[in-house]
Formats: sequence, structure tokens, C-alpha cells
Amino acid sequence: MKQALRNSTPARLLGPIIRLLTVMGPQRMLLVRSTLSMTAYQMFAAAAGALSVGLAATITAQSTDTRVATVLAAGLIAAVLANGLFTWIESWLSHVLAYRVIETLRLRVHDAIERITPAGMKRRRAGEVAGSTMADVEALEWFYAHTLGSAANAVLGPLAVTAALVTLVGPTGLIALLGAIALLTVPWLFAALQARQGREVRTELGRLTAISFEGAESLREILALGLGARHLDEVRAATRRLQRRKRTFALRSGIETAIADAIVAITTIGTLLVQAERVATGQLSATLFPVALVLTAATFAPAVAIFAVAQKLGEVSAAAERVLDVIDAPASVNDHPTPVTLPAAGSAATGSGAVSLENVHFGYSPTEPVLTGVTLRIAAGETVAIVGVSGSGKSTIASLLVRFWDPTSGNILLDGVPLRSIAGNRVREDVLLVGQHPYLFRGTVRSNLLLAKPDASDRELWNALDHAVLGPTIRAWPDGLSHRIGEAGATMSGGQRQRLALAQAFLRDPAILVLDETSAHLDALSESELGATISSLRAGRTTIVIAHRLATIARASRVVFLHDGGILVEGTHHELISTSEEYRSLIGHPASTSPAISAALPRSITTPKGGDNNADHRHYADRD
Ligand SMILES: Nc1ncnc2c1ncn2[C@@H]1O[C@H](COP(=O)(O)OP(=O)(O)OP(=O)(O)O)[C@@H](O)[C@H]1O
Repeated sequence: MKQALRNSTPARLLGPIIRLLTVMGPQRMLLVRSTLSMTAYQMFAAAAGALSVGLAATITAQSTDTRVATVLAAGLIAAVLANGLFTWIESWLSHVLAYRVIETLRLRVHDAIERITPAGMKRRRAGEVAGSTMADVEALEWFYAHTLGSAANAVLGPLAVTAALVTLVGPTGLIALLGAIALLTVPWLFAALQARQGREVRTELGRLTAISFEGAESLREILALGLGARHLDEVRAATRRLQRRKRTFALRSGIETAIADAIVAITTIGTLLVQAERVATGQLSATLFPVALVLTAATFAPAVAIFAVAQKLGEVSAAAERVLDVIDAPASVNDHPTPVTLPAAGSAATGSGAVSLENVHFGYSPTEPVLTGVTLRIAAGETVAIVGVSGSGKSTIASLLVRFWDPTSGNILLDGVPLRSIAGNRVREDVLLVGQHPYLFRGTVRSNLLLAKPDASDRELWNALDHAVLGPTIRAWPDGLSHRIGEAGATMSGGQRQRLALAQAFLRDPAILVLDETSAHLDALSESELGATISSLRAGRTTIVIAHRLATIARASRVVFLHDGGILVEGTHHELISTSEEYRSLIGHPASTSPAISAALPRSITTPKGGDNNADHRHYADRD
């Protein structure tokens, strides 16, 4: 029985909304006050209506005693003023409540996205999810501001007015209550349809938001590839689909409204006929007849308000469900309940920074292992280059080192401490990953550099820029450090963005540096300048380079050749050239006896997932 109730459509409709109510926590008292204010203003509205018709009837009776009329007039003025006051209070409280709850929800969504983003989503996907989820949160604001109070009031209001009506006119006053109950059952009858339509509307809205986000973020690529018209078509098609969904939603809502209007009309006419009959037979005084009609209308007022809300419940419920999906998404790494407290973040100068990978296994999905038992020990201050064909798992190791993911089995240790026992954020203070496509925030050169070291002086900033061979360029700009950078660094070249990221690394001065080396953006001159920069950045610091260039590989004290989920060979560049045919083949060394890499290497290297091995081969060779 309980199970059936839980699976009923209304319960499913309300389930996500009720679960989200838990975020209200400390705001519960605000909800109680807002609901009571709403009940008060509706009671005063009903009283004002009843008093005004009572007053009119008294005046029409032309009684010589003016005392009753005076009392009724005074009561009417008081009721109107109180109605205005409580309407204002309720509106104020309900919006404060809604904004506080929405603020809490926004923070929860933000936390969830931060928790699942590093590994779970690429940046663009995170933007889409954040955008459409925040739109869902906005939809909930209306619910919190206008619904919660109305829902409680839909029960309290009709009961209170009915009590007054029954006191004045007797049991026939219950007709209005029956009408209000009938009115509230209408949305429940359509609940299943409404739930489906609500989900469809929110899903289409989410798709449209995602397409718009993608369009805005990749506008350059879209225009460069001549895909503007196609993108516009996609936006138009998504808009049309959304409009279609909204039309069917509105159609059902319109039918519900028509049925509700019929119920209100039938109840009002029924009350009119019954009470008129009673006046005619002397069971009800003529003065109370208009009062009964006004109170009948007042019985409906809260029910009509909640009816309007219930009609939108499908959409609100779907929005709540989508927000919960994000909030409930599991983290890619779970912080240890009692994380190890490391001393203040190490730096190159502290001599810390030994890294060990102990039999590390990892796959993004259980069926597709990427690393199958990698064991690697890197001493503090050592520079290790990781090489391998595209898709061999080099960047995956980088992600594991900064704890975007945890190994499926095995361990990664930082100065002997398992990474799993250190909070993810703390790990990233010691281990800095400079990725292939560094992201710069909208702001200035200075504001971006200060992200790496908030208390750095301008002198330190210039030093870092000079180390990164970006100083002369920035000095030549009229605004210098105050030069504005567009969103995602759009106003800078790829090479300049990369140097700015390296300047940030100089400022951060981490104990361990993980460089996911890019193969693009740099001309030969810049590359050799940057090589020198990276050498000075590496000095005395544990550095792991995901290497794409021979010059970088040659500079490393050790080269690790990743292949087929494990380490195939390791040693210095020269050792590997003389001992490993696979390595010679990978880097396209002239002494390689395998003109075609496919002849010498196992199949998984020659046809890597998502990569062209010959392109890789040429890639290393070109830059020797
Ligand atoms: N977030 C992810 N979700 C699922 N699979 C992924 C993800 N990231 C990488 N992969 C897959 O894992 C494998 C290893 O990818 P990885 O990026 O580590 O390779 P790589 O050696 O760094 O390649 P490249 O040299 O091209 O950058 C590839 O098959 C890739 O498709």
C-alpha cells in the first residue's frame, strides 16, 4: 500500500520538490511567517468583502439606528488596511524566502559542478550543465516564492472561511467547500500528463540552452568552418521543438482552467439558488444573502491560487529533478573522512616532491582499462618525460597526479603519503598541472597572474613574466599589467596564453610540476626560448612532462615510454635510442630498423584509440 502510494503520479510529481525542500533548513520559520501572513491577508480580504455587502445592505434597509452601519464601516476600513499591510508583508517574506533558498540551491549546484567537473566533464560541458541547471534553479524560484505559502493556505483559507460561512448561514455553507475540493482535484486528474509534459518542456529548454552555450563558446570555430547557417538552423529547430512542447503544455493547462471555471460557476450558481430559496422560505435573512455569496467566492480564492500553482507543478517538478540530478551526481574522487594534514604546501626550495606510482590501474569505464599496472618512482627534483603514442594514457597519468581521478587500484604517493588520504584541493597546492590549453579568465594580465599568488607585488609579477619570456611583450602593450584579456584569453595568441600559464607556475612555485606539453602554438624560435624557460622552471623541482617534442625529451633526466597500459621501457633518451627499437621507431630515429612503425610495434600502438600513430611518429621526428 505504502509502495503504491509512493509510486502514484502525484507522489512522483511532488517527490523531487519535497526532497529539495530540505535545502530550506533554517528558513522554515520564514515559511511559517509568510504562510500566516498570506492566510491573514486572505481572511481580511474575505472580511472586507463581507463587511462591504453587509454595510450596503444595512444602508439600503434605511434603519434609523446608524450604530450598526458605523461599526460595519469602521470594520471595513480596518479590514482593508490590514489586507493591504499583510499583502505587503507576505510578498516581502515570500520573496526573501525564495531568494535565500535559491541562493542555497545555486551554491549547492556550484559545489556539485566543482566536485564532478575536473574529471567528469570537459570545460564546455561543465558550462552547458551549469547554464541549464541554473535556469532550472530560476524556475524553482517562482515555486518557492508563490507556492509553499499558497499550498498551506489552500487548506487553511477555505476551512476558515467555511467556518465563518457555516456560522452565518448554517450547513448549506459547506457547498462552497465541496466546490473548492472539487477544484483542487482537477490538477491531480491530469497529474500524469502534466508530469510528462513538464519533463519534455524542461528537457527541450535544457537542449536549447546547451546549443546556445556551445554556439557562444565556439563562435570562432563555427564561423571559421563556415557553419554559422547550420548552427542557426540548429537553434531554430530547438526553439521550434521547445515551442511545440510549451503549446501542448498550455493546451492541457487551458482545458484544466476551463473545467475549474465550470466548477466555480456551478458552485456559485448552486449557492445562489440554495440561499435564494432559503431567503424566500424565511430560513435566511435577506441581509445575509449577499454576505453568503461574497464568502462563497472567498472560499475559492486560496483554492484558485493553488490551482494555478498546481497547473505548473509538472514543469517545476522536472526542474527540481534535473537540479537533484546534478546535486546528487557522485564525485569522481571521495575525500578521506580524516584527510592527512600536510605541512604548508611544499615548493622547489623545500626539497619535497618525491612521487611514486605503485601498480596503478585505471580506466574511465570498467570495460576499457587505460592503465594496467604502472609502477614508477620519481625522486624529488627529478625531471621525467612520459612519451607514448596518442591515447596511450599520458594525460590520464597527469589527471591522476592532481587527483582529478583516483586509481581503480594501486596507489600514488606524494613524499610517501598516499594521495587518496590528502584532500583533492590540498594535493593541487603541491602539484601544479599546466595543461595543453591553459584557461585565462576575463580580466587583466595582473588579475590572472594574481590568481596564482594573490599577494604578489608587481615586481614579482614582472619577474615571473620575464622568466616566461612574456615580459617584453606585455611591456610593449600600453596598459602593461592592466591590459584587458577577453574571455578565455581570447585576445591573446596561443603561445602568449601558454607563457602566461608558465608565469603563473613561476608564481605558484609548486613542489611538483606536471606539464602537459602542447604540440601547437609555437614557432621554432619561441620553442627554444620556452625550452629555456621550462628548464629554469624545472630547476630543483620534480617535473613530469607529457612530452610531445624531442627537445623536451632530450632534456629530461629519464624518459618513460608508456605503452599498452604499462611502461614498456625507461631510461635516458640516449640509453633508449641505443637499446629500444620501439623507442627509435616512436621518435622516428634514423637508426630505426622499422621504416614503418606498424612492422615493429604491437597492434595497439600502431592503431591507437583516437590517434594516428604515423602522425605521432612524424610529430616527434619533426622537432628533433
Ligand atoms: N574523460 C575521459 N573519459 C573517457 N575516456 C577518456 C577520457 N579522457 C581520455 N579518455 C580515453 O583514455 C585513453 C587515454 O587518453 P589520454 O588522454 O590519457 O591519452 P594521451 O596519451 O594523453 O593522448 P594524447 O597524446 O593524444 O594527448 C584514450 O583512449 C582516451 O580516449
